[in-house]
Amino acid sequence: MLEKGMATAIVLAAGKGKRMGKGYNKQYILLRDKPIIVHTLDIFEKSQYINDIILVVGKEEVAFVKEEIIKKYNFRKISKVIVGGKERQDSVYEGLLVANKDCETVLIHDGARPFVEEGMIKNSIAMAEKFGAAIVAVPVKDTIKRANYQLEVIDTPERKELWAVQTPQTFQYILLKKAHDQARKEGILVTDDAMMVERLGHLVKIVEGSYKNIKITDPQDIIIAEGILSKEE
Ligand SMILES: Nc1ccn([C@@H]2O[C@H](COP(=O)(O)OP(=O)(O)OP(=O)(O)O)[C@@H](O)[C@H]2O)c(=O)n1
Ligand SMILES: C[C@](O)(CO)[C@H](O)COP(=O)(O)O
Repeated sequence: MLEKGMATAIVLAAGKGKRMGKGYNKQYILLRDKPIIVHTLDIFEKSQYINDIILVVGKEEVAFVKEEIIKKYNFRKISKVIVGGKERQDSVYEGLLVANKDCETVLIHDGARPFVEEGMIKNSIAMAEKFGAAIVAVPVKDTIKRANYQLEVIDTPERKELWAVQTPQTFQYILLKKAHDQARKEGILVTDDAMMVERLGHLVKIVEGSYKNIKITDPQDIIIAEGILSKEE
């Protein structure tokens, strides 16, 4: 039974933003008048399904974040600000290590996805409580080809079976921690958390996301994000 205010969100903001090319962490780029990470945190702060936020940031950013983000914008659900790791999955792991001991359901969310919606949070938690793992995704619109390094097409996967994966990715805490421990033992590098759970042979369910739930990765995405915000006005 989906209980309100009982899940922990681990919000990931410890990357370098290399593809954005600004020379600093893209989380602090202003969208309208607020840093990207503030837009993202606002959603979880206001969510009736989240009672604890763990914010994962860069090593040099902790003091700045505490003063210029948490205090300035009065985020009250952020229980911990911790330093991330080399890879995204290391940052997730650092968050898992400090999660509250009675945390049952944990959402992993990219701080660079400021357009996540309450409905995705609610549906992800409900699905993860029932099946153990749930990820937000949208059907692929383009035809996708698999190619080799010589850019020769290998095959064309069936488009109706393909989904573009987003975050939040939501799990029963024990399952995700077990998956991370196993991946670290094997030295496996992944691009999302669900991959580690799949490697355990555990079912992962898809929850419908939104094409607006973009990950702000390179300069073009800032233009798209500004467009999304202007439509919301
Ligand atoms: N070691 C890392 C790497 C990434 N992230 C976070 O994971 C999310 C998705 O990662 P990505 O979009 O790749 O961000 P960056 O790693 O900053 O981007 P780039 O690869 O261009 O440097 C981001 O919110 C990013 O801050 C993180 O917390 N810790
Ligand atoms: C987790 C993710 O957002 C799902 O699409 C994506 O894999 C993150 O990739 P990144 O290279 O760490 O941004």
